[in-house]
Amino acid sequence: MPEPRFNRIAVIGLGLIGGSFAAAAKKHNLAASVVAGSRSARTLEQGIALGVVDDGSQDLAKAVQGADLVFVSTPVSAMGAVLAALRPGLAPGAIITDGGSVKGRVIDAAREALGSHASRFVPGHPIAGKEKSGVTAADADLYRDHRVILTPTTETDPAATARVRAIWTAMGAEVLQMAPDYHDQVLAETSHLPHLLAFSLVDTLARQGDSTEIFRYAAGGFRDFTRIASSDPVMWHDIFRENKAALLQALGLFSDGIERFRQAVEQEDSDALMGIMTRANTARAHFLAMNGRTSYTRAQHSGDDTIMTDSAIHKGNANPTYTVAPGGQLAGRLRVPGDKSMSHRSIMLGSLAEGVTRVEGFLEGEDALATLQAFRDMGVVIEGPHNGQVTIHGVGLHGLKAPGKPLYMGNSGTSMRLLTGLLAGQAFDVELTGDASLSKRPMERVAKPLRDMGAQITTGNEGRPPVRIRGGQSLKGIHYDLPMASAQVKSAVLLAGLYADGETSVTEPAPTRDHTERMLGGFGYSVRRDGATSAVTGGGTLTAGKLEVPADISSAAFFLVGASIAPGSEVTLPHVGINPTRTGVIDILKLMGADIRLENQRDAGGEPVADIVVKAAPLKGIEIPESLVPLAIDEFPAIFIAAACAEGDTVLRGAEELRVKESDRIQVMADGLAALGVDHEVFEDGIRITGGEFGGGEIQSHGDHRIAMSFAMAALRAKGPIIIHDCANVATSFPGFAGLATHAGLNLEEA
Ligand SMILES: O=C(O)C1=C[C@@H](OP(=O)(O)O)[C@@H](O)[C@H](O)C1
Ligand SMILES: C=C(OP(=O)(O)O)C(=O)O
Repeated sequence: MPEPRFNRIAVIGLGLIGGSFAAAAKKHNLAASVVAGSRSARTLEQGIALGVVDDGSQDLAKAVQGADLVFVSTPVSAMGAVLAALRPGLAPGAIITDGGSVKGRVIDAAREALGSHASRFVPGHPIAGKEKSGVTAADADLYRDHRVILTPTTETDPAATARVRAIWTAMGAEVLQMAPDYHDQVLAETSHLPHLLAFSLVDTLARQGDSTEIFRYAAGGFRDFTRIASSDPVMWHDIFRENKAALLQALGLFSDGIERFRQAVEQEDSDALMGIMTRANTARAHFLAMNGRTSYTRAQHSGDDTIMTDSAIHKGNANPTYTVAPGGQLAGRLRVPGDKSMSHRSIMLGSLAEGVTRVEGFLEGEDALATLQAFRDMGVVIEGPHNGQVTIHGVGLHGLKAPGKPLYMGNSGTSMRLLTGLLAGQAFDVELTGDASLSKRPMERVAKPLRDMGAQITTGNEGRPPVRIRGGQSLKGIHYDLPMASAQVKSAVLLAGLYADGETSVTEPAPTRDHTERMLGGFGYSVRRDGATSAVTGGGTLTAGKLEVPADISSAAFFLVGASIAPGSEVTLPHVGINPTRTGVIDILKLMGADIRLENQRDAGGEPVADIVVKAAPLKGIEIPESLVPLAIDEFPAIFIAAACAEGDTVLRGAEELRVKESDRIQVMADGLAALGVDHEVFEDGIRITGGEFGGGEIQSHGDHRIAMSFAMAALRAKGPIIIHDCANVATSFPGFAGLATHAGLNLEEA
């Protein structure tokens, strides 16, 4: 990292932005002296009196003399004249940067005004502000946890860019880099257009006959929407003029949108209205989550931007750490959230069905919500989720529309792989992207058989996301022998098979979860099942209906293990899905000696469910039968904790698939077990764990939800506290885990 410290910083234009830059430079001791240039003697006096700058001059060329960094924060329209005025005073090596909200025109102005010095001009834009303005509002912490966009051009000296980056970083900002045109387009859409609309709405109402009367009744909605119409008209006048082209383009897009809305209102088109608003609702939460790199649910449920401001995120509450005190026991009747695999499939099949599908028990976790958002992005009207209820207005197998942008799948492998299959036979092109973890996971396993069917799919580096699918291909049915036991690959091929000519069949090397096959049947689509083979014939239709998603056995697994290992525990987990392709965890724990009983077994919409009763019991180590591996594939992190508490050795082999989940679950669990002092040996395809007493320690969950929840349960038997980092992704599969676990008796604190 280059040195952020300068000898002398000159700030030209001492308003909120410039004053805050000067104050931050002084606070963090980033320069031996900080001086200002301003046309206003009063501003300079105030700046010096407030201690924001050490000295100042009304003569800009004089102000920059001897400075090795010049920060220009004058209105964008004045930038050319200001740069020309200060140029004669510039030291040869001085770096110049700015804080203007428009970049293209500022770069042109700098080129002209600075001549040969233009290569040391680093265009920048801090995304921070307040309603207050002027040097009296200067705030040394204004930029902390805010973003700064730098837009160097090909002419910009990279060393100068690196030093500007370093000073912003030292002020606590997060620095992003992008092309100037892209910056101007993005800002036109996300900042300039909303300001224009706010000014316009207030002006329009103010022009009405009796505007005072109207404003008297204007309530919170008006105040919220028009807050930014209190911004400085001179500054916005400049911005609108300087970014004219991009703003006009954004305005055009908006006009189309408002026209669609107008027509929907006029024609009383409820579907269109609900479509616009439900898409907007969740798209907003989705964007906030992506921008904040935090959980989607947190963004959605906050309903309040302030929770999502960067400063809140960096306080750590968006990616919490769990601190779990040792000991305790679990008790109670604990309803865990809906099954993730079935929730994904309910959205997919409901969207492709004819008619309206109502889902109960839907998992309101990040992964399932990513699937839901993807279908909204493809034009499906989906109401909810509200308390697990979702209403999907199916569009039929051929009713999806091209999304306007890549579909973001967050952390969810199931979403990306199943959608790759389902989208292989659509008429439009589409790109699927994901978060850092998903971007490392193998996608060729689905791309390859789909290509055999005639799909055109490309994957990124080393077969990883993004996945790009070219539409308009005609698919033909194939037979595919799965090279690995994967329900995701099986499902992807079967879903593509709905669009293929003839029969598509898949044979699996070992049984894997069969929710796709069962749910297709539930939607009236015939699936031929013959031993290890499942097959569908393209060209049918799916018929909408009612669907009930039971509680997720993969989420229940943490409590099955927790209650088994903590003496004195007894919990009941009601209404859990016990599909035989998912119950490996129960079989394995029972082989280890666990006391688990299934009560009240019944059928819920084609899937078996039961209330599961677990009592603490002494566990012993076992060799886990390889046949159970695919049936407990997501539960191994929890099972490893049971093994650490069992007497003797537990050995797992044949589980290499664990290495390509949200994290390398063999290695990440081994690292965590090592941190607690649990004896173990890692194999390429598994692990040996020797049970016994273990201590507390710090765990890196690597953003893997199941690692975090498993080690939380380990605290029930640890001798010291367990601190688990990076727990935001627990919300991908188990929103509310910390609350439910605490309620059950775990001594967990989330911070
Ligand atoms: O089809 C599904 O819903 C899933 C299949 C499994 O993945 P693989 O097919 O990669 O084993 C599992 O790990 C995942 O959590 C959900
Ligand atoms: C592997 C998992 O999910 P996915 O593959 O959908 O990311 C999981 O939930 O453990």
